[in-house]
Parts: sequence; C-alpha cells; structure tokens
Amino acid sequence: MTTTVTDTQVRVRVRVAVDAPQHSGLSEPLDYLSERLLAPGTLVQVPLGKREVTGVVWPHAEGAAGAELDASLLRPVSSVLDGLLPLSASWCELVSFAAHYYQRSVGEVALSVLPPQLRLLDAAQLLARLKRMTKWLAAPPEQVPEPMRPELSGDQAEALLQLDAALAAAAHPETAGPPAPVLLYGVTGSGKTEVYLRAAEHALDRGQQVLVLVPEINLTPQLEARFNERFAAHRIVSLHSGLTPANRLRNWMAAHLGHAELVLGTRLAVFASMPRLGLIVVDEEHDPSYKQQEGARYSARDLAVYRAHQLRIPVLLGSATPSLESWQRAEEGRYQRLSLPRRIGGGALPRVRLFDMNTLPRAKGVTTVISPPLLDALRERLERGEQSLVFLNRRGYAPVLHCTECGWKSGCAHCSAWRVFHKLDRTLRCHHCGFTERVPRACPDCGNQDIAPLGRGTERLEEQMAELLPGARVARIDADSTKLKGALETQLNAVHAGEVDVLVGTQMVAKGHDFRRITLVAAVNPDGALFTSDFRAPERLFALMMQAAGRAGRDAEAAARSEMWVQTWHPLHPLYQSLRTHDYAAFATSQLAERRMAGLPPFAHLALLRADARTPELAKAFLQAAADWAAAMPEARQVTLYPPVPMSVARVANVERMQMLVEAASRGALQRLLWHWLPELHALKREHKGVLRWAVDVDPLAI
Ligand SMILES: Nc1ncnc2c1ncn2[C@@H]1O[C@H](COP(=O)(O)OP(=O)(O)OP(=O)(O)O)[C@@H](O)[C@H]1O
Ligand SMILES: [Zn+2]
Repeated sequence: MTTTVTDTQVRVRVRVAVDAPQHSGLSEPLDYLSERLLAPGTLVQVPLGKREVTGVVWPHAEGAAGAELDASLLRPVSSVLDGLLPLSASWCELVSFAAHYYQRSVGEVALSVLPPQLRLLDAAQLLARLKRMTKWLAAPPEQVPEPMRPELSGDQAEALLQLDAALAAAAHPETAGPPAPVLLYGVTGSGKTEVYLRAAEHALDRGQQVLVLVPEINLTPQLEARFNERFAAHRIVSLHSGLTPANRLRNWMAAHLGHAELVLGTRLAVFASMPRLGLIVVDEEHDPSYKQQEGARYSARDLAVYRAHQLRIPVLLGSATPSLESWQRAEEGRYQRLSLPRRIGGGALPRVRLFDMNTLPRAKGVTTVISPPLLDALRERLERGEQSLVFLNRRGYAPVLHCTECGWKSGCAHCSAWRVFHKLDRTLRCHHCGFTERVPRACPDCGNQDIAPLGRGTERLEEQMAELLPGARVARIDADSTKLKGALETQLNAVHAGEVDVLVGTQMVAKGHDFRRITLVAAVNPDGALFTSDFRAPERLFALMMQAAGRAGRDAEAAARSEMWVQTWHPLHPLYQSLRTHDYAAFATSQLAERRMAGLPPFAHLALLRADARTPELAKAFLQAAADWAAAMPEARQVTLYPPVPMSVARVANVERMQMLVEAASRGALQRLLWHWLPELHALKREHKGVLRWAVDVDPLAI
C-alpha cells in the first residue's frame, strides 16, 4: 500500500472493485484514496464518473503493489460500510478467478454476485439490517426431536465411508493435498440425497458450514423439506433469485457472518460468503441451469470445484447421468467416483419400451398422439389406481397456427420463430420476445376462417388425454400452470396425495421429484433433439429421459411393473438403445469416443463470441473483423476460429444474432488468446456502427 502526504493528512491508496460497464474496458479494480487503512473485502462507496457506486476494497495483486501512481489524480473514497465484516481473501480470490476465466471485469462479477440490496444501502441502513438479522437469529431454533434417519443401504454406507476419509484427510492439509472432487454416480432413486444429508451432518459436527447447490430450488420443494427436517436444530438458509431482496440480504449476511450453518441455493449461491465452509454438494451436477446465461456466463458447478480445491475441502457432485466432462475426469482418475448402482429397497428400474411410430397406419394429416399399446398401458394404470406421467417438452397448445387455405403461419413479427398458440387465454405468444396477441378470428392474410393448430404442446396433450381416458383425473404442470406463487407446490402435493391419475408436463416434472405412485412414464415425442446441430443435444436428451424414467417405480413394491414408454420414429437409434438398458456408462463411452474424434469438449475447449446487430451482415462483418484481428496474433496459432454463423433462433426482438466458435486443444491456449484479443474488441465495436453488443461465452453449453 502506498501512502502519500497531501496537505496535512495521511492518505492511503486503495484498490476498489467497482461495476464499471464492460465497454469502458476497465476490467481491473480502480485506485482511490482513503483517509485510513481499509481491510481488503470492505464495502465502500466511491465516485465513478458522475455516480456514487458501491465497491469492494480489493487485495493488492501480488507484486503489483509497488506501481507508482500520481496520488493527486485519485479521487477519495466517499464512505465506508463499516458495519459489515470484510469479505474474506479467499472470496476475493474466487471472484478474481471467475472474472478472469469468464473474461469479465472483477468488479462486475464481485458486485453482481452480492445481494442486490447491498448496493443500495448506506452505512446506517446496513447497520439497521444487521440489527434486524441479529434479532431474527436470536429467536432460538425450536426444540426439535432427534430427526429420523433411515438405516443406510450398503452402497450408501460405503460411499460415506470413502467421503469421510476425504473429509478427514482434508482436516490435515499439511500432510495431504486437496481432496479430489467426488462424483457420486447413483441411479435414480438410489438415495443420493441421504448421502448428501449424512455428509453434511458430519461436516456440521466438525463445526463447519455446508453449501448445497441445486439446479432450481422451486422445482424440488421436497429436497428443501428434507434438509429442513433433518437440520431443524441448525440454522439453514436458502439463497436464490426468488427471495425478496430483503430476505436474500438477510440470508446472505447470516451465512457471511457464520451464523447460518447450511446454505441451500441455486447457482448464484456458489459465491456465498461462508467463513467456515467445509463441504460443497452439487446435486444433479449435469443440469444445464448451473450455467449462467447472461452477464458473466459462469458455470456454478465448475466454480464449486474450483472453490473446493482452493479451500482444500471436499466437493460432492451427484447425478444419475453425470456431465460428460465430469465422467471423463472420473475415468482419468482426477475425480473419485463413488457409485450407488441400486435403487433403495432393491426395486428394478422401469422397463423401457420403445414404440416404433413407423408401424402405425398412416392417415393423411393425422398424427396419433398416443399409440394404441401405450393407451392400453395407461388404462391398465388407471384400473389399478396407479399414476402415469406423460411427458412432452413443449408448453402451450400448439407450437404454431396455420391457415389451411393460403399457408399463413403464426410467425413472430420480431423474431425468427413461430408464435405458440395458447388456447386457455386464446393468445399467440412468442416464447422468445414475449410478443402476445389475441388469436385472430380469421387468417390475417386471406380471411379464411379455418385456421388450425399444427403440432402439439402440453395444453393440447392434456386435452387429448382427457378425451382418450374418460373419467381420469388429468393434471398439467408446466411453466404456464405454475406462474402463481405456490402453485407448483399445490399441484405437486395433489400428485403426491394421489388426487391425480395422469400427470402431463414438461421437464419440470421429469426431474428430481420423489413420486411414489407413478408406475408409467411416457415420452410422447422426444425425437426432436436427436438431430439438432448442437453437439450436446444427445447428452441432454439422454439425461432427461433417464431422469424421466427415474420417476417411475420409486416405490420398490411397484417397481417390477413399472414402465417407461418412448414413442419414436427412430427406435434403433443408439441413444434409445442405451436408454433401454439404463446403460449410462455405455452411452457416455460412445459419446466420448465421438467427441474425441471430433475434437469436442471435454477433449477440446470452446468459447463462443456472439454479436448482436441490426442486420445479420453487420453482425457478421464485426465477427469477421474480430477473427481477422485474432488470426494475426501469435496466440492464434494454437486455436481454431470457425466462420461466423447465425444462432439457431437468429432474430429475437428485432436483433440479429450471430456467433463464432473458437476452439483450442488446451484451456491455457484458449485463455491466452481471449486475454489478449477481447480488449481489442471494444475499439473494434466502435468502428462497427449498428453492432449493438458483443459477448463471449467461455465453455458454452448451447451451441
Ligand atoms: N437408507 C435408506 N433407507 C430407506 N429409505 C431411503 C434410504 N435412503 C433414501 N431413502 C428414500 O429413498 C427414496 C429415494 O431417495 P432419493 O430421493 O435420495 O434418491 P435419489 O438418488 O436422489 O433419486 P433421483 O436421482 O431420482 O432424484 C426417498 O424417498 C428416500 O427418502
Ligand atoms: Zn418474438
């Protein structure tokens, strides 16, 4: 730290991470003057341009402290938010790593992962909040009876034994290296959650804090309930974007001050400040929602692994269908793989039946929703009083309306996409930009009254199921049916209580739920994902189908008569063949072999450069210029730059979107290129009028 004497006062130069806009090119913390020493991690308010903004006092980069700066040019810190304990050095390091790796500014990442309210409060307001939190904490946890713990299955006990060994080793960092990440590979219904609970318990017993990440907290109220029940005697808080700003700040502070012992949260919680963090659990580690898709496009799963390594603590990645990245690392021995190969209670996984749609007689213009044998299977369940889940990953009534006379289709005026017909409120809605209109009475082009839905979404499927199964209680769960607060929970409870015979839904119902009465799961039209250009589409489809299958027969007693039906035009596709035998390992092996041949992740490293512009030509010209620039750099020798192409939905809300893929054999080579290349793009953009924005996505999930 440099001190200077101005007038009579001693002033200290401090680095402060502020959220400067990306185009300013200010990616590192800025220098300010302070009248007193400020610990790194302290929150402050500082002037930035004409504004006052919240920032975080940042540790000095190693070796850089000596750089001289004319102190008279620096502006003073406006105020210090003293009330709050400074963020730790390791937290700052995590943020720094994420910022550099994902190519964002340190300040942007630091500020965007703190509770939004922290940026709005002054010192006095913050103190008031702290007081209120202390009061909230002072209410003693209720006197709770000792929680019920099931006796562990042999597989669970074995997995825990190994985990405990890792925990114990981590307690002696001087003798052991950081523990390897653990991949808990357990089939659906094998009791992974119980392993998380026990591992968490052990860490809590050691006085440590535990962080549990879940893909979407609202989707699995059961999981939250199980944690709350088991740890009723402990302070447990949740962190996700659905909390009110005040509660999010309160919960965050409780974790930051070490009062909350367990944090259960979504991807943003990977940045929770936890001074005694001793274990990180990532449930459904393969789930795409761990990847942030806007701003700093980080992967919470990958950052969890980094954070655990940094703190030398265990991280537990759980899944029935691990990401191919994690699976490959386990194959290489870099992750420790623990397996739960059997379902609790010894029940079998459902029998998978592939129904070949080509065998149905073809009637012109009519596609059968439910093949006759599947209909029989559904009727059987109905007669036995068992539940069925019919799964279709498309909401709304029909994906498009069309005119039988002139061929008009319900396109979106602003996007290169169809507008979806929602029958309930008789609207046409664009699922990309939100543009919504009443359904026209007649074809807007030719006036024909006969406009008809094409294809099928969950709304229509629900209607058709009710027609096909008279008397059955049919319910639908998707993003439309669950908009109201608490709606999802109510609807799920009805399913659990047996008030529903046939549940129609999107992927919302296919994942994670511990349904006890379902003995049949049917995927009516899953083929779409087999032939898209995204190389990860098969992996996602397979994971989703395995998850969906896993909702059937969770009660061991009913397992033997449980089935998963797949209606497909491609029954011989290798993906379905692996599904038929529940053979994730075979699927992973064949996919990994393909990826290796094609030079794709995890055997190569990717980044996507995206440009949004008023016309496709402008977006393309910018990306091409960026590529030309990169090609001239020495770092480009180890990377491949692919030609710019339109994104799969090229136009959204009147913005044309193009992307360019950058590929390298090593992470380091990719990082070096990005590091030197991206700063140049700010200037390049100024030369390309009409380009609205550009962004880079490191380790993109969707291509
Ligand atoms: N040792 C045990 N003894 C008895 N029941 C158990 C035991 N472990 C777990 N269970 C119960 O088995 C069911 C399935 O467990 P759990 O939900 O943890 O499985 P899972 O592996 O997470 O499944 P999925 O991947 O399908 O979500 C739950 O109802 C759980 O309460
Ligand atoms: Zn639109």
